[in-house]
Amino acid sequence: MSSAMEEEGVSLEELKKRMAEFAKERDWDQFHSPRNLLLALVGEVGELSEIFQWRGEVERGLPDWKDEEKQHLGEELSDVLLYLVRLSDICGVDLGKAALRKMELNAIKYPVGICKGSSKKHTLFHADKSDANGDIAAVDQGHRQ
Ligand SMILES: Nc1ccn([C@H]2C[C@H](O)[C@@H](COP(=O)(O)OP(=O)(O)OP(=O)(O)O)O2)c(=O)n1
Repeated sequence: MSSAMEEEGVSLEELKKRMAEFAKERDWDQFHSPRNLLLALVGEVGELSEIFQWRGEVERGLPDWKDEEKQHLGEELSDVLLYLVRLSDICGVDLGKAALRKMELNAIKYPVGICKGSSKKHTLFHADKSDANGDIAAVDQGHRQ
């Protein structure tokens, strides 16, 4: 197995394989049930959140953070990713394909012409295609979900 530092652009497929090997070697398949993996994932999201907790808003790129802090952040982000990849695998979901499909759905739900420059949820948009400026004609109709 090559070192993580040597690899660039690792695929979800590769991470999936490595997580499967990691679990098999340790006889951990018995513990990697969907529910256990989901709880582990949520726990890691909590650890990730702790890094940002009480810091207020932070600048993009985290210019004021120490190297150790950024490394720690990378570790927690990785734990979340790895459990997500493993959970998807154990549930029989092709995460890459599912994510690409979801992005297509997102693009349909949030057309550039309607939502550019706005962070409103799609349920709040009321598209007015006759708007000559192409501006957002967002009518706040309240949440209808
Ligand atoms: N049953 C397990 C336990 C761990 N891991 C892997 C996936 C995660 O990337 C990492 C999680 O390990 P820990 O539970 O030790 O959590 P942390 O690495 O966050 O350590 P700590 O909780 O001490 O900060 O190890 C796994 O696949 N299956």
